[in-house]
Amino acid sequence: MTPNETHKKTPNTAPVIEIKGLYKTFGKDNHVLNGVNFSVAKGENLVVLGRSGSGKSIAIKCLVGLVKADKGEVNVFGKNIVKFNENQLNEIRLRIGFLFQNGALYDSMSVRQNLAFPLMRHSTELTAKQVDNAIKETLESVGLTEAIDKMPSELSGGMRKRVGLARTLILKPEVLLYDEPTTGLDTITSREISDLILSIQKKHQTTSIIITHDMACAKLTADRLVILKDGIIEAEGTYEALEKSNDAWVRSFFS
Ligand SMILES: Nc1ncnc2c1ncn2[C@@H]1O[C@H](COP(=O)(O)OP(=O)(O)OP(=O)(O)O)[C@@H](O)[C@H]1O
Repeated sequence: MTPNETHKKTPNTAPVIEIKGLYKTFGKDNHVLNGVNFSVAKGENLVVLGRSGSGKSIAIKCLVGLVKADKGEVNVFGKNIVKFNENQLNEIRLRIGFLFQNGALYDSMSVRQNLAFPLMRHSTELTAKQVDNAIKETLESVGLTEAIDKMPSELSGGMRKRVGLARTLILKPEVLLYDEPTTGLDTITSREISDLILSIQKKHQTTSIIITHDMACAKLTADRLVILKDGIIEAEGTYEALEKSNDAWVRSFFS
């Protein structure tokens, strides 16, 4: 980190997420993570940048135990989850919403059913009326009430992203992990999704990690950014500070 790279938001609480000395190698010599360290404070939006294949997705998959690190600590809500069994991981996953790159909606289910599915699986005591209310309220928060009875095939890419987000939000996660939330969308729709990420942070005080190649999204949503290179965090700071970094490689992301 260069000296002028300061934080927009100084974390004053224990981090919700803290990764320490994380290593991951695939096969014999694909050393993807080589000692990654970063933390995210409560209510903070952390953007993760890096070239394709630099290990951004792998790093956040380690946070929910979808990928097992070879070495290092993954502290989530104050507990190191690296040795957690599936039951313990499932408890953590209920508190962390993971928005995958392609939205991953169930194509044979309507929007309503797509939202009802995770809710009914995890909250078996809810009445039909409560489920219906939660679906409507969540769709309203992503601006999609009119799509409730549509099938995924009838939705645009931007609408599918919103439904994917609504399906994650309906479980009221404390942490949200976004893997390239604006990929494949036009500039205006990308902006709408970025605005939505910001409004979710404000409304629910969620802690988020946002992996993106979309610098407009990064600028709008990030309280702080980290940049991965060769399996470590090469730079860290606010958008404004990193944009003016002394390091030409860091600046190249912003040009
Ligand atoms: N299941 C796997 N088995 C083997 N190698 C993998 C596996 N998953 C990822 N990798 C390798 O790990 C590296 C990092 O992948 P990752 O998906 O984290 O990159 P990324 O930074 O998110 O890239 P992009 O920006 O293109 O999405 C790549 O070299 C990839 O081939």
